This record gives sequence, structure tokens and C-alpha cells, in this order.
Amino acid sequence: MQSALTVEGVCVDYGASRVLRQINLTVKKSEFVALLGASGCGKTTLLRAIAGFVPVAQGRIGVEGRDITHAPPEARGNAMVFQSYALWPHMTVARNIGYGLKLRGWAKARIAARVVELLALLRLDGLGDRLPAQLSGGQRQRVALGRALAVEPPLLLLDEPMSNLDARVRETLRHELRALQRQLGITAIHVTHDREEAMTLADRILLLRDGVIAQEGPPEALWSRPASAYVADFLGATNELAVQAGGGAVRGGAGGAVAVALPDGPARLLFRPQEATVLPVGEAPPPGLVFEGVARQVTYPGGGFRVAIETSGRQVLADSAWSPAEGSAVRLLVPPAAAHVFAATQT
Ligand SMILES: Nc1ncnc2c1ncn2[C@@H]1O[C@H](COP(=O)(O)OP(=O)(O)OP(=O)(O)O)[C@@H](O)[C@H]1O
Repeated sequence: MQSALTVEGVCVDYGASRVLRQINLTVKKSEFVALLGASGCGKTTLLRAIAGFVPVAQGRIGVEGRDITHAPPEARGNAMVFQSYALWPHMTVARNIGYGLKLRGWAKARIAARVVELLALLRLDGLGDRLPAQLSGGQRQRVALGRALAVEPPLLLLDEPMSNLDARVRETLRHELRALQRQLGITAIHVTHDREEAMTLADRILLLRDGVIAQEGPPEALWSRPASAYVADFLGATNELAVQAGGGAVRGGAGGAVAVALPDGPARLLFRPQEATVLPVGEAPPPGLVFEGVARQVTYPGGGFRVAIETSGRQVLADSAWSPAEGSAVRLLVPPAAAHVFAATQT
């Protein structure tokens, strides 16, 4: 099947500095791809290159088989939704949504019917006559989405569309957007620096680091099989300990079976606090990497305890069903599936 979007070996420069290097991306029809990464990694630049606002220094961009590498933005047919909504302030909601259709020469009655349909789809029924200033942030962003969807673009480009909204509205809109995208079979590229947003919305995540792809794949793959310590850390494995084959870490489980394969030489172990456990010293540990440590601080964020453990000269966090006394000896268990191990030489 023809791809909705192909990005091949794309490089982008701002003056003398290259901010995107050799980016390859193929997006299937109806697929939702999130461009994720830390501030300055180049995700907005990539979206803007796809939209046609930023010239491509090298490589090729194709939409539905057409080469659009050098086409002006208006000739690409994409729709874009911005962080700032960018609605016409003097136009009603209905006129904002119908604007693109009017430009395409649709008859009034046909536009009106389509607008009613979109208002219902976006849960904006009855708000068609309001001005943007008379709406909440979440409603404004739905109008912006409606305006973008009205023209049934081959590609919907979303540039941090939820970052101006408060956490609860963002979460609701996230689920609505996902449902809408599935229902309408829209192909979308979504820029975000919010890991959870990317995980919830996307079929596939492209994680960028300093202008190159750090890893690409479905959310579960990045989460459970990060390709590097950088990706693991970005996806929440913020605890780090040094390990060595045959060194500091004790293997747990029956007969001390090797539960986690360690590379030769020094290695970095990364893991998420919520996937580690705290055990009393006397208890035989289940399989995993086990570290002897001291509980330094115990907090109760809700649902269970979170313990700061000092081990091997470092402090790490782990969740715990029980509350160890501060200053007492404990064991930290990192189960096999939670242990992300990388050679220390890798960056
Ligand atoms: N117009 C510009 N001129 C020169 N350099 C730019 C320009 N726009 C962005 N940059 C630089 O290009 C790099 C990538 O920027 P980009 O905006 O794509 O990052 P981003 O991942 O979207 O970050 P953020 O999440 O902060 O928006 C950064 O180092 C940035 O400083």
C-alpha cells in the first residue's frame, strides 16, 4: 500500500548549523506518529519541514507518492494545528471551522452541513455562534482541530496542540483526539515533549536526540526495550547504578540463577522506580538484580511507599508495599524485565 508520508534522508540546516541529520520516516495511511524528544532536539523543525515552512537541505519528502520536497506549504494540502490555536478572533466558531471549505469554493449549504457534523463530532454542539474569546482553552483547541479536519487533509500535523491546556483538559482531549483519529482514519504527526502524551496517542513514536533518531517503534517497544541508556532515561528509567558481570550485584531466585545477563566489563543499569521493589534483608529475593542498601527516606505519594535507597554510593528510588524504617538496611530488587543494562562505553 502507498505510504501517506515518506521522509528520506532529510537534513535541515539553520544557517551553518545542521539541526536534523538523515531522518528517515515512513508513515502509513491512518497511522498516528508522535515526534518526541527533549527541547531543542529538532522535532518542531521536522514537522515544519514536512509542512513546508522550513527548507530541506538534503533528502526527499513525499506525500501519497507525490514529491513535495520543494512545494510551498499551501500546495501540500496538509492541515496544521498549533499550540496557540490560531483561530480568527472575529469569526464565529462555525465560520472558523468552515473557513477552509469556503476557500475551496464549497457552496454555503454544504459548508453548513459539514460544520454541524464537525461540531457534533467535537462535542461543540450549540457553540457554533460563539466567538473564540467566549470559549475555554479546550474548546478553542477543538475548534482548531475541527477547522483542520474539515478539509479532510491527507496529513494532519499537530504542533504541541495541548501544551497550553491544564492537565485534566489535556487528558480528556488526548483521549478524544485518539478516538477521533481512529474513527476518521486520519494520518497524523504529532509533536510533543510529553512522554505520556506520545505513549497514549501514538501508534508509533519517533524519539529524536540532537537532530538524529534515537529510536523508533511502537510505544510498548520503546518502553520495554529501549535501545540506549538515553532512551531508557527519557522513558522514565531515571534510576542508574553501575553493575559489573560477576561484581556487586547479587543474583536472586532459586539457587541464585542468573536472572539478568550482564555484558562483559562495566555496565550501566537503568530502571524505573515503580518497577523496582524493596525487600527486608532476611527474605530470599525473587529473580532479578539485588542490591544491599540503606533506606534513607520514605514518602507516601499514594497507593504505596516510595523509598530513597542508598546503595553502591548512589541514591535511587523504588516503590514499596511496606514502609522500612529510615536508616535501616534493605534490599533493592530490580526484576529481570525492569532491568535495562547497557555497556558503560555506550552513550
Ligand atoms: N529559526 C531558527 N534559526 C536558528 N536555529 C533554530 C531556529 N529554530 C530552531 N533552531 C534551533 O534548531 C534546533 C532544533 O529546534 P526545534 O525547535 O526543532 O526543537 P524542538 O525539539 O521542537 O524543541 P522545543 O520542544 O523546545 O520546541 C535547536 O537547537 C534550536 O535552537
